[in-house]
Amino acid sequence: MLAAVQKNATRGDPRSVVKAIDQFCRQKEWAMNVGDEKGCILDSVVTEVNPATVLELGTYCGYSTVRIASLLPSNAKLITLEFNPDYAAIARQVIAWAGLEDKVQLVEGASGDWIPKMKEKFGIETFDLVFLDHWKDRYLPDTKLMEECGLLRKGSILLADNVICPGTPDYLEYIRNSPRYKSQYFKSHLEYTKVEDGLEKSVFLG
Ligand SMILES: CNc1ncnc2c1ncn2[C@@H]1O[C@H](/C=C/CNC(=O)c2cc(-c3ccc(F)cc3)cc(O)c2O)[C@H](F)[C@H]1O
Ligand SMILES: [Mg+2]
Repeated sequence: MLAAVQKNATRGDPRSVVKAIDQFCRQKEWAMNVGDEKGCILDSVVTEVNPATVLELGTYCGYSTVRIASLLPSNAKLITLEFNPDYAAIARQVIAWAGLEDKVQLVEGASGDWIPKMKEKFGIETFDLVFLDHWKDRYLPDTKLMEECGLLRKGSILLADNVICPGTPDYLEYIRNSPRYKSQYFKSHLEYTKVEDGLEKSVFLG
């Protein structure tokens, strides 16, 4: 995938990096990037929220990191957490090829360890937008952890990938029944397939 980016994408051009990855995953080898169909929904939410602070859980190869960072205003900050060093190494190179290093802080480590340290380590008070795309059984515990750490403010947006496939049943049940969130489901398809999947957008009400 990285070779395809370095071969087919233009340095400093995030859209060409996204296109090169999508082409590779469609033609050569499927990979669990959010993909172009759900990616367009992600783009529209990022544009609407116009966040100053973004947290991404699960960088993987940096595809959604590049999509998000390419839409952020100049002073905005995207922190992305990835605990697999091999994926982190690839993602760093993908983000660099897109020319987005200044907007992205890739932290190599586990969400459970780093969410409680966001204030002291990065001077982050609250996140305007959180993109959840890591292990599906960690969406709920990490959301509760973000609440407990005071990282969500009235109006913070959570956007969760794969709420249908592979599915995040305990997260959906919690977020759709909690009086502290207003949720909306965006129906789409699993990346590079015709299988149903979707994104759940939830506003924290405080
Ligand atoms: C738990 N805390 C973590 N902290 C930091 N990095 C983490 C943490 N947990 C995982 N990571 C890191 O986040 C990534 C994990 C992504 C997981 N994603 C998926 O499983 C996933 C799966 C499918 C899928 C659908 C159908 C099918 F037939 C096969 C697969 C589709 C998708 O869009 C997905 O996102 C990375 F790998 C891991 O190191
Ligand atoms: Mg995903």
